[in-house]
Amino acid sequence: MIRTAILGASGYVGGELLRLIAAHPELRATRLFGDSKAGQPVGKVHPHLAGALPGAAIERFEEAALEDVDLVFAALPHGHSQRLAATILKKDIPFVDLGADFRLDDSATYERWYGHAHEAPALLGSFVYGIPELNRDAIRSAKAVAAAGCYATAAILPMKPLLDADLVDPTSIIVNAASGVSGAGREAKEATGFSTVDGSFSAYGLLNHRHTAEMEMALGATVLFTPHLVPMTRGILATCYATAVGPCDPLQALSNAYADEPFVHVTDAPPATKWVSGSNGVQLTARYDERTGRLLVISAIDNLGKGAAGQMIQCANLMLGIDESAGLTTIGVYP
Ligand SMILES: NC(=O)C1=CN([C@@H]2O[C@H](COP(=O)(O)OP(=O)(O)OC[C@H]3O[C@@H](n4cnc5c(N)ncnc54)[C@H](OP(=O)(O)O)[C@@H]3O)[C@@H](O)[C@H]2O)C=CC1
Ligand SMILES: CC(=O)N[C@@H](CCC(=O)OP(=O)(O)O)C(=O)O
Repeated sequence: MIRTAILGASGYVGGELLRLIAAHPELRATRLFGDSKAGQPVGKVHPHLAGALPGAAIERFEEAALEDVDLVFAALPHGHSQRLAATILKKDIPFVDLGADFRLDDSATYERWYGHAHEAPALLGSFVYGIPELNRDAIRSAKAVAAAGCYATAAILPMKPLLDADLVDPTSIIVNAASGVSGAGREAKEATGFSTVDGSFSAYGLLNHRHTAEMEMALGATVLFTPHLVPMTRGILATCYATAVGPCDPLQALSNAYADEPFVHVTDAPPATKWVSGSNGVQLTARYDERTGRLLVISAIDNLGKGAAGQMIQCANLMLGIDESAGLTTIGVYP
């Protein structure tokens, strides 16, 4: 049994981690930390988990709790991991962080996109960027992983093999992605409230969404990214465009690149978010458009699955040397 602590256990990602860990053959969620919900039973904070974790409660974090765990997951609001990472790393406990705090590889880029100085720049180099399909071996030997952002995952997975195969101009990438509202977290906000999103479809973060930096870092390309909010609970659909270097077969290129990947499915049909809902799956398609000389590439993920908790568990499995797919599925909840 591998004992895990979850920082942010009372949030949406924390709840999804708990749901996945409940069905995991080796991981156990032994310490669950939150903030405003500290002291509350899990069954009250996450009623869908009442049967899975009877008697468990959300606690307030204290360093001494780290003595009892074999791995730490953090799904905290942006900025918190910068203050906690040194404590966790000092104890030499494997750490999978989902915040954006340690995803970028240099503090100047961080400051440019996040608008403030990084509080622990010396630790940036201690974290490996967490997308197993990109850097599985580095994750396997890492002590700390910064799991990728949800939009970034949805854009990087379809575009990376096409860039690596020199099929597209790296200065021409456009990513339009639409997310369900759970991507914004559990706290009620007007921007994601029912009456704001119901019956509406909107863009936000024009020219400055922070996931642009992650996409550019991982792809080694220039990206124009526009996120959108769509009235659904889970899912991200990313529609990406790039100028083709010449006529090519991007669907075949993606099929070749991901032939051995357990969670990536390349399909001729345009994928839908519902196909991957509740799973760690990624569904991709692509076309070369002879008329415009561009590639059209589409990906669907669950923002809470492959975009968050699923990816964290996939990374943890690798770090722990256990089956990478343990506790994870590509089977979506449909319809
Ligand atoms: N939602 C998504 O799809 C994705 C989210 N992420 C990132 O993951 C992280 C978590 O997201 P999400 O679960 O959606 O967010 P939520 O707002 O749903 O949850 C936030 C969690 O952090 C806890 N928390 C808040 N403030 C503090 C504090 N001062 N000290 C300790 N704990 C605190 C909350 O505790 P409490 O509720 O008890 O106050 C809660 O458990 C964020 O960084 C987010 O950007 C990344 C990819 C996808
Ligand atoms: C719909 C929605 O609001 N989505 C969030 C997704 C970003 C996120 O989760 O942030 P990190 O992955 O960088 O932590 C947003 O655009 O801010």
